[in-house]
Amino acid sequence: MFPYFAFGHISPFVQLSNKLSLHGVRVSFLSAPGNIPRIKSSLLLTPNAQIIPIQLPPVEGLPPGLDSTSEMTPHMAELLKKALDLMQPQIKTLLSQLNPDFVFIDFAQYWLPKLASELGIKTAQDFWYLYKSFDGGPSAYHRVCQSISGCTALAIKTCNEMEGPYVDFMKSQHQKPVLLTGPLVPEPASGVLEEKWAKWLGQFPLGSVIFCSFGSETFLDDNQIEQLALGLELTGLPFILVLNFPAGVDTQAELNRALPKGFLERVKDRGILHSGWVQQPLILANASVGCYLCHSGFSSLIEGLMNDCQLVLLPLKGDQFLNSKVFAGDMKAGVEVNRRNEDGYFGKDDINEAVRIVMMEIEKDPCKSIRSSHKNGENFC
Ligand SMILES: C[C@@H]1O[C@H](OP(=O)(O)OP(=O)(O)OC[C@H]2O[C@@H](n3ccc(=O)[nH]c3=O)[C@H](O)[C@@H]2O)[C@H](O)[C@H](O)[C@H]1O
Repeated sequence: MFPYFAFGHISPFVQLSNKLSLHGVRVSFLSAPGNIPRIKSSLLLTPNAQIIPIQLPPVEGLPPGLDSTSEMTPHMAELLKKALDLMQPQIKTLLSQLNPDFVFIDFAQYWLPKLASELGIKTAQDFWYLYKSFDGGPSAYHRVCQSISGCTALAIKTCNEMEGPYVDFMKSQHQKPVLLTGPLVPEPASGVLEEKWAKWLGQFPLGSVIFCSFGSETFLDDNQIEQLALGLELTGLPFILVLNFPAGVDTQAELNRALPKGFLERVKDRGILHSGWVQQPLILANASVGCYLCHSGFSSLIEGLMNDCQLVLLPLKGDQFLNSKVFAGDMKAGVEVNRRNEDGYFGKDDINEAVRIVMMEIEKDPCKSIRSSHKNGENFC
């Protein structure tokens, strides 16, 4: 397993590893040393699974010791792809020693299918999305296309019930086997929710709290933060709002500038603002949480679905737009926040309206039918 150095990428590879190693498949999981403690906390360390540290080669502008995009500025995160490309000799040696049947690769290792096939090893490509080119290096589009065309099979984190027609399209388009991993529903959250959250959530009725969070590396601009905050205020419901900023940015200064004047004071009895990592699976599993307003990261959507949290979707980049169309459009298991066609602008009323649709008037449509499709989605996951 060789995911990109970003936790949104690492975690589905961990979930797939867990399913495979429980079926007796031997798995070696490659990542940079700084990511290993968090991988260890979710990878089932059966005798079939091992974690192998790999070293990021030095690249000018990329401080040593930073091993995942969450610790990097956007510029450094681009340089990370250069470091990844410089890992080819290291990976070649490692693969010759491990001699696996299959390497599961991510969007960025466009050189790996060829390298692996020279060693007689097959490759499966996970994930795809498009980004601009940087410093004359290959763009993400080029990386994805080249690795798709070179690999033996495509492995996609979905199931036919969710995305059947799109899976058929991928098969016919690429003319190679498409392996469906299923949505990789995580095991029920283990561990205990920190007391400060449990206590705060415990004061609100069942299913009443909105958990509003944008995953590991999705950031809102000032205007989006302002309208989101005002929208949450308008709902009248209790909420946890998690807002993060790129590495190296002064979080407090950003919040002071972007949040509406007097907001925190007005909502102090029913709203919490937080920056930084939270125990998302445990928060979503808390009985007081009934609505999940999120960026449509795929794992987050599955976690919201499985925890009976109504989905309000505010996609902000890349695959999130497509994920949102599948969950709110095709599956009708949530609602996407209405946006202006020309520029994607949303206002406080759009936030309020989307929450109202899934949280109020639950005996009437569209709320009733969305909740029923949500249950249906839970069943086939
Ligand atoms: C593939 C890439 O993943 C990206 O985002 P992200 O990492 O947020 O993705 P999720 O699938 O939601 O995954 C996020 C995972 O991190 C967990 N988590 C997150 C934040 C936190 O504070 N605490 C947590 O436990 C969460 O529970 C989930 O399991 C983007 O969508 C991107 O567009 C996509 O290409």
